[in-house]
Amino acid sequence: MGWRWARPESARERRERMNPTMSPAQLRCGRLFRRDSGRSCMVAFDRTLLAGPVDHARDALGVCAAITAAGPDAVLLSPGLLKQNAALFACREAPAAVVRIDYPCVGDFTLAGEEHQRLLATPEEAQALGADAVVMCLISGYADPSREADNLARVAQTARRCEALGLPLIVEAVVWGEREGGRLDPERIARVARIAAELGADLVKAQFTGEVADMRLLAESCPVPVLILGGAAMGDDAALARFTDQAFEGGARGVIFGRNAWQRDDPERGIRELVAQVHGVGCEGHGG
Ligand SMILES: O=C(CO)COP(=O)(O)O
Repeated sequence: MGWRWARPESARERRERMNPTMSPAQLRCGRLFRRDSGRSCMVAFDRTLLAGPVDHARDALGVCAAITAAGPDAVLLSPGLLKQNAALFACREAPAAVVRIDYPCVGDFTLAGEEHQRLLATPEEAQALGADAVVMCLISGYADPSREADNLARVAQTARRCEALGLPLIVEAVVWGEREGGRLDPERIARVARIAAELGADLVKAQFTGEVADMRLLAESCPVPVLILGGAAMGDDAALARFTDQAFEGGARGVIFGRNAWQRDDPERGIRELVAQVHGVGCEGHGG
């Protein structure tokens, strides 16, 4: 039974798949995407790094086990949680391990009102923990512009180190600084995503406004695949499914959802449903 595509392959996807000059980081990036759908379904369980044991996340190990059992393509987590849960990632069927290597203090996470970002691990250290890719933020709009300049430089330096290792770098490019009034301004979202790609991100994690046209602007103006973030739990699976579908209609290549994936009574079931939706299981022509 050969592979069949859930939808027609775009020229860009075909180019990416057939690219004979693919770099090692691109090769490893490709492993985060399913060939049949061309998409990636990642679950982010890194919020507790920033916010502590929030609702439905008290049992760190239990939630990690439920997430990995549900079969997403990758799980984003802190260096500590990967270290403590390495066994969950140690088989062929396991999701890829994506490690957050920064501590972004902006928006809800500011400590004493001060915005900053610190690195938690180098790409080499993350790789030594078993990371298949790393994530860090690029934040637009710090109250202190020098913090923004430092963040830009840190992303660029990290991108160069990741290239040397062949390790994919996912940049979470967001408009979350105090100086930016509009977190959901589509032009600003597209701008910071483009800058992340120009600095060397292999994939961009970005905020979706909910409007297909905004997603189109974001996806078309970003030269690397864009995955959307989830934000606060909607508590409404039909609304979440619509949000996700609209992002795909606008050109998103995947999701990295946190609370919308695991902040629920049965995270394993919820994530299984999300995985099925992202990959179009049940769609005509899926799976061969
Ligand atoms: O907090 C996150 C940072 O990766 C992602 O999780 P949420 O989707 O819950 O916002």
